Amino acid sequence: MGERVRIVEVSPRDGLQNEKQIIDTAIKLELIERLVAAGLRNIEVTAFVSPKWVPQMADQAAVMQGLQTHQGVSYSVLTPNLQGFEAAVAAGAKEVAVFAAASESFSRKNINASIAQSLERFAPVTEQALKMGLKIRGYVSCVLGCPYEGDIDPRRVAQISKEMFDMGCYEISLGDTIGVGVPDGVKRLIESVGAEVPVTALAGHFHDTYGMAVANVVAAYALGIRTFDASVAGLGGCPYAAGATGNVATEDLVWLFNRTGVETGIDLKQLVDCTVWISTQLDRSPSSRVAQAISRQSSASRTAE
Ligand SMILES: CC(C)(COP(=O)([O-])OP(=O)([O-])OC[C@H]1O[C@@H](n2cnc3c(N)ncnc32)[C@H](O)[C@@H]1OP(=O)([O-])[O-])[C@@H](O)C(=O)NCCC(=O)NCCSC(=O)C[C@@](C)(O)CC(=O)[O-]
Repeated sequence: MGERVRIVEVSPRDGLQNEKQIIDTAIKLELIERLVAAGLRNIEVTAFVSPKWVPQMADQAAVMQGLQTHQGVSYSVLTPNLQGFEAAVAAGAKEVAVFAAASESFSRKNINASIAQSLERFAPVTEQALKMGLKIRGYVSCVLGCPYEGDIDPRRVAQISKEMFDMGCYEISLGDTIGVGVPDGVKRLIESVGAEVPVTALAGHFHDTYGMAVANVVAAYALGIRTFDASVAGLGGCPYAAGATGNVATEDLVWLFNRTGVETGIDLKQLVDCTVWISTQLDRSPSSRVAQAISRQSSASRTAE
């Protein structure tokens, strides 16, 4: 069998959390259905965080209630503490993700806790999750730079990743929250974290602020990473990371891997239809280059017919 990557679609959560206009739950649910139809099998659907901190995620229970079951599709949710975890479980979550940062300043701004306090909060969450047979994923943010502290030492990222992995997270997603990374830094990061956590248990989560996300995915792939987070239409950004823009667009990754002969399981045409649809719902044009190119091609062939 050829090479394969796993794409974790984060648009319903990371993609939408920074939108100023509150988006109807029905649109979020339709987005999820369209993603499933395009072939996405791992989708982060919402966050059980405080609605005062992230108003866009206030309909988390309604999103969970409206989800449709599909064989082989796994929905996950973000949770910062036991309170969020318990609400997620009550809403039927089968996979949760806890999120730490490699920067003290970002940790305080994002979850009002130091890194050490956040890890203390995650310990009972991971313990409960494992006891209940739920999957638990870990994020580390600001792995290649912080909006408040600048450069981040990869050894710091490695140490936090190891703590979360040892706690029981099956995978650690390394977040370039503000998209300042370049391939050289990605290489040093993965070498450093890979010395503490198996590379097979790492995922890349690259924001595309400076247009480097695809290059960073290529660098991470070369070092053995086979799971990447992405967001259709390149939606996204963190309300507590000044200047952060969207995730790498899912369609950019599918184009890249299709052309490299690496299987994603995703239908690019249907995915681009989903990009155009969600962009229309958000009253903007698709921003990813792949969506623009494929949309241009489709309208040119319609004109030629
Ligand atoms: C962690 C807290 C809650 C601390 O916030 P806090 O104010 O310190 O919380 P607290 O424990 O003092 O409680 C204050 C109030 O919040 C409530 N509360 C407490 N916990 C919860 C909860 N789970 N769900 C709902 N409500 C909650 C609690 O009930 C209480 O309500 P009140 O009595 O005032 O009415 C807050 O800072 C928070 O919700 N932060 C979330 C921020 C966030 O979602 N950021 C974006 C996601 S991270 C990200 O995007 C990066 C990532 C993952 O994508 C990777 C990357 O790109 O790097």
